[in-house]
Amino acid sequence: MITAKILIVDDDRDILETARMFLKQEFSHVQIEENPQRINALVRSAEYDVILLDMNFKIGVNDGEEGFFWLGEILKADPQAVVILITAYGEVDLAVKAMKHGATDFVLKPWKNQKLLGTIMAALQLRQSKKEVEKLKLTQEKLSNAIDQPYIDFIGDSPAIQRVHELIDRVAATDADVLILGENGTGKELVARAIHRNSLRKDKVFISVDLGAITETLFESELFGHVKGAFTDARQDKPGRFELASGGTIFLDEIGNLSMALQSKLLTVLQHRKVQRVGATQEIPVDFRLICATNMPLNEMVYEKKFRQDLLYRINTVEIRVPPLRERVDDITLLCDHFLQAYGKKYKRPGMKIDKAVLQKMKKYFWPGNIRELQHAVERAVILSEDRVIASPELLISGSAAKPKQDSPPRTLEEMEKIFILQSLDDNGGNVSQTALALGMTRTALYRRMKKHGI
Ligand SMILES: Nc1ncnc2c1ncn2[C@@H]1O[C@H](COP(=O)(O)OP(=O)(O)OP(=O)(O)O)[C@@H](O)[C@H]1O
Repeated sequence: MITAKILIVDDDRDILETARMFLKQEFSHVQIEENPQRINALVRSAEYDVILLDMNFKIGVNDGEEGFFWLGEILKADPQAVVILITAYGEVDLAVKAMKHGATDFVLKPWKNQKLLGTIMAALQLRQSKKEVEKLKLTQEKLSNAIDQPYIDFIGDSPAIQRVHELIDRVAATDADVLILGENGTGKELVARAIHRNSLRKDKVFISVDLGAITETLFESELFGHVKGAFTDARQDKPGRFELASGGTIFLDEIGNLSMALQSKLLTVLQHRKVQRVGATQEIPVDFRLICATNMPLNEMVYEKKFRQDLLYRINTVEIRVPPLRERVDDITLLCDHFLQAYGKKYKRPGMKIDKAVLQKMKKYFWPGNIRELQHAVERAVILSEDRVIASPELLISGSAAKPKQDSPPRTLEEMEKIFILQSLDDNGGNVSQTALALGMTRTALYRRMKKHGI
């Protein structure tokens, strides 16, 4: 029995019943329809692999106009649809014309069963390749996104970052699941990409998923895919991120933000390495290397029953902690040089430097937004500095800029919020958990605001 969904539309009940009886022995789903007016509703709610369509529905009419019309409607709803026309002997010219309009093939009435089967099998193969092409296109899109990300060197040679490099080298050669821990902007995604680039899967796709940005309702369809008609917006079959990542690496960022319900769903996939698209009945095996990252204290969350212990055990075969910038101030000079060069090129201001005294101040600052904050600071300074040597610390360090001079009070609520957050971080020595507590918000909410303000 072949798994395929076949739809036959013809106004002749006898033809429909005979076709169904025969095809049901070969295919898992065979649906018949006498009324062509129902075609639109049918093709919008389900995905048929092959549609057999009569050319003429009104008795005595044989110009094929109706067939052309419905063929057009089907292709409008699903441009990948595979339609076989059912025609009478005198209508072969019409059928050939219809093939120019997008029909795949035609069968002559009355047909021989084996001939009909052969035509459907060939059409099914075409359908399969069309789907493959569609999937490849999606993967290609994701690949291009990944490739579009400029290759970024992981800058730093402090002892703390050297340890991270060693771990990357050691873990990359294996297929072990990796959990990357670290504050916002410390370079967790960069570490994940470095592991992938040095792994056996390096020629395959790297799919990055920001779990914090996917809503609860879209989670399953985004990650596991869906079949056409599974919900209102599901216009066609779509593979999820796990399927797309097959053969390569999937990077699940912000894993600490998942609700308990979604954690269970994720765990099932990680345990069985199979996904079931939303609305589908079959499971699809997927082969991926898993890398997760979070800025949340997962062990504490397990203790508070906010994160499943079994999920933590599943994802943390190897843990890599990326240290915050304030624990590797030795890297600041290298990072500054790197960003000065990159932004000097971008904004056509080559040869820019940072004054030594300012650099010293930067090393004492607590960098709550870590490298991302440093990167934005250098970019801003390259744009705003009037001199080639950047000598005003406030161009680079939000901490001192946070203490506004009397003559430049904040002008907008946004500015106020940023200053308030920076001051509070300053008061709490850069500790995000304590700052969140002091400001009466969750760590996640604070991180979101810090990201918004480029802190
Ligand atoms: N060692 C590094 N060398 C060069 N650039 C870096 C380094 N670490 C981080 N960056 C840059 O800092 C920015 C933030 O890095 P990344 O997105 O990897 O951090 P993250 O820890 O994943 O952040 P988040 O937790 O907010 O998702 C990126 O633009 C990245 O290129």
